[in-house]
Amino acid sequence: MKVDTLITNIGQLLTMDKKGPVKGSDMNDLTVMEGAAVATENGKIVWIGSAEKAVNIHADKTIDADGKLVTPGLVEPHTHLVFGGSREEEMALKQQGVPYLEILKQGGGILSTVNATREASYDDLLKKALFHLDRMAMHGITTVEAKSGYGLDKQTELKQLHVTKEANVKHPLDIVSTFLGAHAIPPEYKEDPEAFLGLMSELFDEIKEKNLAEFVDIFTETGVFSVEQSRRYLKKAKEKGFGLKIHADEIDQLGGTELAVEVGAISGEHLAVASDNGIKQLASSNTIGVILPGTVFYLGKDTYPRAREMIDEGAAIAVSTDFNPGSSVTENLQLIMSIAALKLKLTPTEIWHAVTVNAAHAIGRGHEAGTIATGRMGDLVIWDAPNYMYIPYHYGVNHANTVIKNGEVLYKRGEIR
Ligand SMILES: N=CN[C@@H](CCC(=O)O)C(=O)O
Ligand SMILES: [Zn+2]
Repeated sequence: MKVDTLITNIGQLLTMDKKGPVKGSDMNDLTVMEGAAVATENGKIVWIGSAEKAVNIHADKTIDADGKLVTPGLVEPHTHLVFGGSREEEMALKQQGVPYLEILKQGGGILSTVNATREASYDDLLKKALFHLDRMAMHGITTVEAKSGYGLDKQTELKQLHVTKEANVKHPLDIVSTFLGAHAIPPEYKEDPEAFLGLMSELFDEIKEKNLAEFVDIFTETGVFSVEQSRRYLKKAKEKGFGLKIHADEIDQLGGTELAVEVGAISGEHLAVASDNGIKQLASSNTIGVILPGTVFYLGKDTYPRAREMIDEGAAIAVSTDFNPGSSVTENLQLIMSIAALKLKLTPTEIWHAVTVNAAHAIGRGHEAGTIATGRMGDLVIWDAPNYMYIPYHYGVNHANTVIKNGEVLYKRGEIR
């Protein structure tokens, strides 16, 4: 057999190749291959077997994993990738105890990033997005979702979506785009949120036609959009053929989790204060809970999502950074894996499902990403770790040794001295 790339001498290989989304107790069931090898050809995985058998394979390039852990490339299912400026001055407000929604009410928070994004040039936004994508790649992410939502006017929302589309072409990472025009109410529409939602929904046709986003998302929250407004807006989006996502039950318990299930959203995201009923409904639905524990940590709160109960009830869960300039400023999904272990009490096995196969399903990429199997994208990470439990255990640093995207080395950890 002749292949482009062979990764051999793998200590532990996590294939994560269960049929997803993986729900409930199945999330805690893991097959680990020891002493394995994986081959790719034309960017796709073509062979998985033992390192012993791999000696018969002729590869243009052979990578010795040196007994390390190898997993699928991480899938990041919730980011606000494209934005102008930064908000470091908000940290002091948070320390003084000013709530996140109060900062927003006073025209700061999301709205301050809206001003910066409106002012930023297309080229500057693109350059910045590519920088953050590089950093995600260095941390082992190979597929990422990106939301708009810092324009809140037609022109700037489209600018963000076009930047996302070009970043997807320019950068090796795969980007899945989500239209989040309904992220906040801009000052111009403060008295008329309905009219603002009408304005954003006028973009649906153009976004579809130009293939600028696959999903439509809305922030269902106190002072932003109500459950009723969200329902109407999302139904319109569904009629236009978009998949649905909701920023649901992040700060106040409005019933966004139940709404996500009701409208058949692919994912309900945050769910930090989901009700008992919401958790039950989620568990018996096809909607995936995208859980963002880094946001709770970064906002200095202690209401962590009840992901443990969600899984125990039978739900499928994914975990994400929520990378954005306000509520979670990190590209490091490995750090979030540690927070998921420590604060959500998820097991390492559950966490690996949450950042690979389930995360891929939460963004409609379950057929190609998040799993090591023949025919899937050749997206793999060699970790500086002896086993899969090590990554959440050793927290706050980057363990990625080699990141392989479509069968090619995208990142290799540099040497010191
Ligand atoms: N909660 C709404 N949106 C983002 C935060 C955006 C921001 O603060 O800029 C989130 O998912 O946390
Ligand atoms: Zn978000």
